[in-house]
Amino acid sequence: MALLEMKDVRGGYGDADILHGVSMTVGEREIVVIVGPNGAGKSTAMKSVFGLLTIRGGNIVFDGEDITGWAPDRIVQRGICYVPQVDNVFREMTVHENFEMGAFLRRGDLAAAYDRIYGLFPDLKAKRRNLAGDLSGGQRQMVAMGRALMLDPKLLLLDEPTAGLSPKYMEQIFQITRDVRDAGVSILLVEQHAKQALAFCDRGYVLATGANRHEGSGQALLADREVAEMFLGG
Ligand SMILES: Nc1ncnc2c1ncn2[C@@H]1O[C@H](COP(=O)(O)OP(=O)(O)OP(=O)(O)O)[C@@H](O)[C@H]1O
Repeated sequence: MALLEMKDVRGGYGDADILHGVSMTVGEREIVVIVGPNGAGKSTAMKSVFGLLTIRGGNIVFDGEDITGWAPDRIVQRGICYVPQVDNVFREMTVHENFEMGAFLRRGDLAAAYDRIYGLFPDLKAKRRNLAGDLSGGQRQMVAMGRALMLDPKLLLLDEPTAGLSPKYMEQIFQITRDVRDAGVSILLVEQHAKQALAFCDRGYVLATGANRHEGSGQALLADREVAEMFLGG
């Protein structure tokens, strides 16, 4: 059984539906990427998992439990964390304070959690007393991921984590995402850099106009002529 299963999800932000029947799964320790043209509903599909949408049809099952219609705070407690594309760090706080904020829901000894996070993001250990707002875009993205990981989620949702980053930082974020997966966390992410994202993910979905178009392993989607012509620029 998949960790996350969205079945025929329909809904939107207000009265109008943006998703017209989106289905996808994320398995244990799997990196799944959502790609597709601008306005396809990629971010909206991800937000539906985090309770940020009015869902008018279909359902979302996480770890054996139907979470359709749950509020985000309850979804976080259940084991899903979401990293939005923008405004995802407290810029006026240090790196370490950002991680402390991430841990606010957590009880007990946090030392092991900090060790784990600084182990995943060694670059940030040296910068732990720096203000997040003074870091590069790539490092801020790492702070945002680290803050979410302080809650020890089973599933991490990343909305365009490489947006605006140089190719070097994009590769670094992808590598860290793999490390996070290898540490036992499943990942669903939205990406604009479709070719690079399909090359690095385990599985992918191509969405268009709020519905599924293609799915398969990243390699299979890259090799698919229609996907290449319609969605990857030939
Ligand atoms: N908060 C919102 N309120 C109302 N409509 C929204 C909201 N966010 C997005 N939309 C609309 O939903 C549609 C899908 O947007 P979404 O951001 O999911 O697309 P996307 O595939 O992620 O595209 P992009 O790559 O451009 O971000 C668009 O028509 C957009 O205008």
